[in-house]
Amino acid sequence: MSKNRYAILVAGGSGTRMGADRPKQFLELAGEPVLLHTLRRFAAPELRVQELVVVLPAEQFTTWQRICADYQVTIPHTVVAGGATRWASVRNGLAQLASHEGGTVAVHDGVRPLTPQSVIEATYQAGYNHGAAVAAVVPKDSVRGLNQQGSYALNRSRLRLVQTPQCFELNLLQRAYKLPELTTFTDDASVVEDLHPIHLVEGDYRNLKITTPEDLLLAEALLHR
Ligand SMILES: Nc1ccn([C@@H]2O[C@H](COP(=O)(O)OP(=O)(O)OP(=O)(O)O)[C@@H](O)[C@H]2O)c(=O)n1
Ligand SMILES: C[C@](O)(CO)[C@H](O)COP(=O)(O)O
Repeated sequence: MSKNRYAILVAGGSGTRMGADRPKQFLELAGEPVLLHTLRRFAAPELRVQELVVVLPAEQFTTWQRICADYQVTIPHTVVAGGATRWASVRNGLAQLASHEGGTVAVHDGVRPLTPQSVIEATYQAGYNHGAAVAAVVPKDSVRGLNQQGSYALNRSRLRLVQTPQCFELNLLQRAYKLPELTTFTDDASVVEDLHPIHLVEGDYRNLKITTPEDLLLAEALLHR
């Protein structure tokens, strides 16, 4: 089985919940755009990622070109145009890897800039060993489900909050992304799980997804500790 590693960093969204003047992947975090932090994490030589694919809204290609020039980015990567949904953006990123024979591919949100290297490494290894692996953490708050009558307590010890990276055997992910898109897909595990069991890897509470303005403040604080 091929030990090659690939990564698709999806940054094709518009950041409506952030409500900023530009997509949140380009907002500055500790002196650099969010997406550049994420790219640097995956480019760490210890991870041995052979090909990095960055998925962006087509209309933001020039923004990214300018960022790469301004910050003198020399990390080799391919830029691919995103789609209307995260699913479509991942599918477009995967197309870039079509010629590869096998290996393990990580799909990661471009807006998760603080992922510890240990979590990325552990998820790649589990993806290689089990075919499909995702980083996840135990909820820290109590959780309630909603029903017609109101709400009811859920047993949080039986729940996990799912993060990225999500790592898969390349051929498995390619097969899963040939199936039609469902509205229930929120991540790659939900796309793959009808074809293959999903192995959970210990994620990290620092692995924030920058979604709303307070996430940027938290990320800034975590980077400066
Ligand atoms: N059509 C899309 C939608 C989302 N994403 C990416 O998927 C990740 C997780 O999505 P989310 O946090 O929802 O980002 P946005 O869609 O940009 O945010 P919002 O839902 O608030 O508009 C982000 O890195 C985002 O750029 C993508 O590549 N293509
Ligand atoms: C993929 C993901 O980050 C895992 O937690 C999440 O599902 C993305 O969801 P969003 O609604 O696109 O923010």
